[in-house]
Amino acid sequence: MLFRNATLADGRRRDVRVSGESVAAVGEDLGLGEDERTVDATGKRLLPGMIDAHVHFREPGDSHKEDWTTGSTSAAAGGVTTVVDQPNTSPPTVDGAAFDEKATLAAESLVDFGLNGGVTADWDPDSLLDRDVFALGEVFLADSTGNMGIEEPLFLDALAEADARDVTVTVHAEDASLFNVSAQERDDADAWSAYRTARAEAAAVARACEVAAERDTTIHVAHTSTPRGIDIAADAGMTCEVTPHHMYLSRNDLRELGTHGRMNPPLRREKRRQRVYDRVVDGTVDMVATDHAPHTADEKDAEIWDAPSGVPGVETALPLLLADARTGDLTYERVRDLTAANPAEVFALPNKGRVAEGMDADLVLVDPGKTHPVRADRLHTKCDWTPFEGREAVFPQLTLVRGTVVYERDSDGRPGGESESFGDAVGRNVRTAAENAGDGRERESDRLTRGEETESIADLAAEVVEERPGDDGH
Ligand SMILES: NC(=O)N[C@@H](CC(=O)O)C(=O)O
Ligand SMILES: [Zn+2]
Ligand SMILES: [Zn+2]
Repeated sequence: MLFRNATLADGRRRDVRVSGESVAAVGEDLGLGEDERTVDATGKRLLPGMIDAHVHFREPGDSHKEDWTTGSTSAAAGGVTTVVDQPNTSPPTVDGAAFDEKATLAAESLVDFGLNGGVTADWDPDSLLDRDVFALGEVFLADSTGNMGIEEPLFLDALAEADARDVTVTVHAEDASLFNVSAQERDDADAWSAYRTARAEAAAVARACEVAAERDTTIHVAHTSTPRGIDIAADAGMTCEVTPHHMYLSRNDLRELGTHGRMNPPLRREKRRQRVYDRVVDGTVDMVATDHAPHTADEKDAEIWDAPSGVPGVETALPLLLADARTGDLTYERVRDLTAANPAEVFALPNKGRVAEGMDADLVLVDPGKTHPVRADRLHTKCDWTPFEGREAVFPQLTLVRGTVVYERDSDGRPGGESESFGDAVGRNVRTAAENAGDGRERESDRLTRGEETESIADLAAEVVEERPGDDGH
């Protein structure tokens, strides 16, 4: 496949050749090969697919909210080529058996994936870390969906286990002892934001960074929602992510969103939102991750203290950022760094995150000249609603995962319209895949633990992929 005359994130106009699973060449006037499909990319941007380091695809246990097929279809249509699934499923992903069960389900994924391991009083680090775990986390320092909140001693155990195996720890940092209990007397949607205070986040980020630094290790702070939380993490030499909802929504939006706008950490005041956005622009924030946390509209239609926490976002993140690149609020290079290059670096995915010769051909083609409003009924998540309804966004026209087209629509067709088609479930565990590719990256844990059992999970996943009925789209 040959993309002709594409504009890359840095503004260079180049032809890009894809061969097999990789980018074979990036150059000027690459000649057309025999039987090669050509895509005229004149006036279009060709970007590395987004690596979304934080999604909740809900399997096993809550597949009425999302499953690997709907979640990864939504990802593909949103230009996300790798997702990292979080462990608060049922059962929680806290031991080897639960990991294996999830790995089998994830073989239905259209996009590449990482599977995180969780930390609870019941976890079994030995069997869990014997598997191809992407990272430990999100470690819940306060309760969120799934009630997996833990106390500090267990967090310290997790840091030690992860350090010994050279695995990253990601942290949901809120300190429940600093929640504002007087807000519990209110019953409006804004009460959730008043309750889970900005201070509770800042304090938990500070403490988590402090204990990590004392142990000479690093953590990645999930979904920082406050300027202070971001600055503390950055100053401590740790990495952090920001969600699209904390970039684009504030407490002002709760009047319209109502209880649908409840999530952890919650929406903040407009002033804080702006200062969070500034830190995304200036590079203090390492990456955008969606915390895609689907719950059905029915479930969200409850009293504020009963509604589940979380909002969907995997399909709208890159399109919303690209709308900002179009207007100049963000540069395309920043978008590339936030969505691809930085997550690839932070989480050690050496073959992903950039459009360059030899890299995985995880690619997204977009026409910056065409925006479409976000509409819930055009999205592919099972939860059927979005907090970004009506916002203008730049949706992908073509998404490739390691050289395979997983999403495509006519340049004149609209997102969610007739001309859309989807590819097969080609997704692979990125930890397993990197090792199979023999790229020389060897983690400590590989030498210690790779054995027959892990091998057989990979084989099983490959078999399930092969067994899927033809490529009849979606
Ligand atoms: N963010 C949320 O409000 N909810 C997430 C859990 C989490 O990330 O804390 C969920 O799984 O629903
Ligand atoms: Zn969380
Ligand atoms: Zn989460």
